[in-house]
Amino acid sequence: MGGKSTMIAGAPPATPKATVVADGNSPPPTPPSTGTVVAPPADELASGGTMISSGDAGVPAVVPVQASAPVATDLIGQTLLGRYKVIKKLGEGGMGTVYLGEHATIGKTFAIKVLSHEFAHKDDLRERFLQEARAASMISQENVVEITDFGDTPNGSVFFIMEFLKGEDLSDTVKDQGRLPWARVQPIMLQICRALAAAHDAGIIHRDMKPENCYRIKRGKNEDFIKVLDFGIAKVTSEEEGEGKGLTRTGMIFGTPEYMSPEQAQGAKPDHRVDVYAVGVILYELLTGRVPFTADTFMGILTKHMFEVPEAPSAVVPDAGIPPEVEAIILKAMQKDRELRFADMREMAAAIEAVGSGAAAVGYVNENIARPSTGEMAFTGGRPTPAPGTVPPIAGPYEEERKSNKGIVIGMIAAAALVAAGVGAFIAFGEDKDAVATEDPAEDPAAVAKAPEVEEPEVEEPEIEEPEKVKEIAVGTETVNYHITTSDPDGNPIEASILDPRDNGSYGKTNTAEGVDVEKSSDALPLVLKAQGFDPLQIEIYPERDKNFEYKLVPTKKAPTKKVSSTKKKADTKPAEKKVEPKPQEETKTKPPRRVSPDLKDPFGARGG
Ligand SMILES: Nc1ncnc2c1ncn2[C@@H]1O[C@H](COP(=O)(O)OP(=O)(O)OP(=O)(O)O)[C@@H](O)[C@H]1O
Repeated sequence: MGGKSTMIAGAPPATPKATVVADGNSPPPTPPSTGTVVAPPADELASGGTMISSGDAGVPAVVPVQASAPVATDLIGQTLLGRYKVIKKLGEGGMGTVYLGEHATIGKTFAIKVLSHEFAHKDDLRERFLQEARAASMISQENVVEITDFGDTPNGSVFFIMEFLKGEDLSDTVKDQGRLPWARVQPIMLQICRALAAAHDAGIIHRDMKPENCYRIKRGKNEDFIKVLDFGIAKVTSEEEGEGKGLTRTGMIFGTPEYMSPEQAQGAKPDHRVDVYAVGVILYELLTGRVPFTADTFMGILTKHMFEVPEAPSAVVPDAGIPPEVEAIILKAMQKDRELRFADMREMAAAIEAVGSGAAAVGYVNENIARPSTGEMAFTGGRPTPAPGTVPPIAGPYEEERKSNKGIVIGMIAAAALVAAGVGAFIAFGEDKDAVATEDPAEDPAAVAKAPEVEEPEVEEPEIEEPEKVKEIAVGTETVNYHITTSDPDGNPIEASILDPRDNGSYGKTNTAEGVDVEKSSDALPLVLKAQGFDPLQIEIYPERDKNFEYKLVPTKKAPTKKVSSTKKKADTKPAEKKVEPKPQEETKTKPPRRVSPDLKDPFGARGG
């Protein structure tokens, strides 16, 4: 829809914003600057993070693949399944063509999405296509496009039948009308939240939420009735528990860069909070008229999602009168650490609904991002810079990329490897997180920290060394091995303890030959690197495979005498953020019974129930 469409292997991008699918078998194409990305599992790209420096020599057989325009095997005039007459073409996406259809008996119009014939013989793409139908049909909610049937075309492809939507997508709305006022955006966003809440209830994560996938139709007097569609890369959680089973595996990168959460960009196991993030981006875009992060390349955008804090919407459009509570909602939804986002769509909907009711703004955390360094990559200041002789994580300007497809592949790999190596996603917490916008200064560590200092006699604060307890890993637990190297800013090795901040257990020390073992998991593991005389460094990693890391520790600033403020102390010992949420005003509506037109067979009866 709009300017962004799915693209599969083979040809130049049709639009500046398009889906890219990586399958590992095709030659590297020139990717569009933006669009949906499906990239390979991290471990197919690199192991141990070495791929970053492999440059042009070590390009693995995994490349982004693009779509050609679907083959126009004309179905117009034909009748599918003996009842759906194909009337005319409505549009084309990366996976196939959408036609207007009419039911032969009842005369009702439908949209028919047909998988492009060139992909029809590829089992995985065929299955992915049908998954869109299956996933959407499992969700019974008025704001989710209704899918009612599917079948084979006479020429061996597949199609599904969905309700015909007369309207336009939200991307076109913003293109035509510019940014929208909050009063109009609020009900639109509530509908999107409700659609996704229902999807999540059904165990489906959309993963590609963007304005293009929110269709605006007229229903009664409501000109802004929303239908969420395009569950083409949705993840059906219950189906894909097993590694390698189903259509997606942990480590695959799915989504459209402009709307992609940091964990999605890393190829980490997604959960419903990737949709929370994307909805935050959509809200940002509807109100400001632009997405928070743009760049000339996929990787430029993804890197910003991982490392940059979005510019406050009120700073982007100061004259738009965006309520501070709305800004807080956007920034909370877009927290890089998913734990800090709204827990689910209902919570987000409640906050959206509460705007203007006098409820206080939601709390969010100003995340300062600590970029790690590795043998291959050193990060300085605000932007990553490659170590000498290595490939930069962000490919150069688009024109530069166009000169060499390989460069793009490497850029892609570098970033995915960045991710694979766990390099790309280190988010420092603790002192770097200043809670803002919480309603109660007494409960708000940041507010407390900013409170006027109480003058007290200056005292030297003694450093208390707590004995470390060894982290116990149960016998039989699968582990991965980390070699973590720490040094001071001049590169001198500094030994640090590797601690789990949740229980202060110690995994061991940095700079050892044997490294440390941590429990293997696809979930984020917080760690603190602590050395005397240096600021503790909090990081978050995804312990999915053995990896090597390097960090520079920052010496603790030593004031000649330390002023201890009771209020400041309180701030330091409290968690970074105290969530203060408005009370939900109204629970998201309960699911209506599943809708299947009585005259049509229910193709997914067994699943949809
Ligand atoms: N249910 C529908 N009713 C009316 N028109 C539709 C419907 N679904 C899709 N279309 C039209 O068909 C076009 C192609 O849709 P499709 O979902 O295949 O591609 P897309 O969303 O543009 O791209 P991609 O699938 O690559 O993300 C859309 O741009 C839209 O104009």
